[in-house]
Amino acid sequence: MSETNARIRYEDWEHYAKKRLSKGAFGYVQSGSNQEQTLVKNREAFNDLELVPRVLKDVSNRDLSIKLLNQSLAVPFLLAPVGFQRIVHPDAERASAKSAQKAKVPYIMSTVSSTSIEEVSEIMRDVPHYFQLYWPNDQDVCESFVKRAEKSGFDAIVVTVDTPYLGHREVDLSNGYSPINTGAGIENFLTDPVFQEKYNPNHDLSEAELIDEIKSILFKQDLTWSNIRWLKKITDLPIILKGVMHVDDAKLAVEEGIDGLIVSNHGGRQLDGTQSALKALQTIRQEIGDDIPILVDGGVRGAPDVLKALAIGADAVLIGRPYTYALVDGEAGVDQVLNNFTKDLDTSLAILGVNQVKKIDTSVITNSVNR
Ligand SMILES: Cc1cc2nc3c(=O)[nH]c(=O)nc-3n(C[C@H](O)[C@H](O)[C@H](O)COP(=O)(O)O)c2cc1C
Ligand SMILES: O=C(O)C(=O)c1ccccc1
Repeated sequence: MSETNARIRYEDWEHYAKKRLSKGAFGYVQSGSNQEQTLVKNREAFNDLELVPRVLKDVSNRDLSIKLLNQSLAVPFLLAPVGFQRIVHPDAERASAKSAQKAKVPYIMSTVSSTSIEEVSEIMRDVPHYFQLYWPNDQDVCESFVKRAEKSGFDAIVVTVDTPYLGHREVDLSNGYSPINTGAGIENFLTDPVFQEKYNPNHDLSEAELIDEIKSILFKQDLTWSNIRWLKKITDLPIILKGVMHVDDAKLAVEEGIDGLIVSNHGGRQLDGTQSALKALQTIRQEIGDDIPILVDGGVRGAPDVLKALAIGADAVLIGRPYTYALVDGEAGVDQVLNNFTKDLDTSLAILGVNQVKKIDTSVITNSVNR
């Protein structure tokens, strides 16, 4: 046994990040909005759901892969879009993407990244990668982002629909902290020809002025289904909506021909007091059946959580804070978390008595067992 104290537990990484990051940066990553009720509920829902393993199944050969949007994914978890990674480590999204590529973990890149669309795509190559769109309140810039993602080889567009405004983040407000004001997360705008032509035609704006321009168009408050229809027309990429919680919105998404949903309350960072993402997933899956792939995020902290989400109907899950804390150690830190997650999933699956992730269903949770 090695004598080193490897950081394995989520709490250890969180503690480590707290020691290493500024109060403002750590608070931004860790906190939820308002009273953080939703942040807590996301975890409680996982605690409340119980797995019931099967025994005497031959689990000597296991398959962790799944199919999503006609692609094969090596594992059923993806890296959630996490913006402003430069506040955690100077290598930022480049480090996360490199690590994801090596571990064959799909990566969802945030609009507010400090590494460009093109660079991330070049790193990810044939490992699935999606572009998360914060819909800029400028149709030309929006179209340019989507076209760049499509051209450089992204596999899907993930439109975040739960953020017409940023949630009331009390920790950030008390710390006087705003990640974008640090100059992080603006690379996609700086490298965008349309943005530059419209907002910085003489190439003479200071960084502070550029940040003000970006902030003025970062979120689109009047986004509706008609914009989504327009998006469908201008791109051939599959479209996933991130931040759907209500079953009626899920039904509308199916009617509109959306390719996938991410049931999410933004990791408890947007509207506080909402239901946990896991419970919302359960309701939505029951109501809409198998018509559409559904992913879920918020509170996934280890392989048993992945198994629980899949058991109640998720096709895959996203992890956010777990890899963000590990990014404090750059690519090597993210490597540790991703390899650990994959190993954990492989053995947890076996102990659950299932040999293929694809085969997990409601028969392995108590609700269906204690009939
Ligand atoms: C520091 C941080 C930044 C985030 N940035 C984005 C973002 O740019 N776009 C987005 O759609 N979601 C963003 N999210 C939300 C995540 O994609 C995801 O929904 C959430 O973190 C999942 O919960 P978890 O952290 O409990 O795993 C961010 C979350 C965190 C913690
Ligand atoms: O912190 C977030 O969750 C987030 O998504 C975000 C996006 C843009 C600006 C600030 C925060």
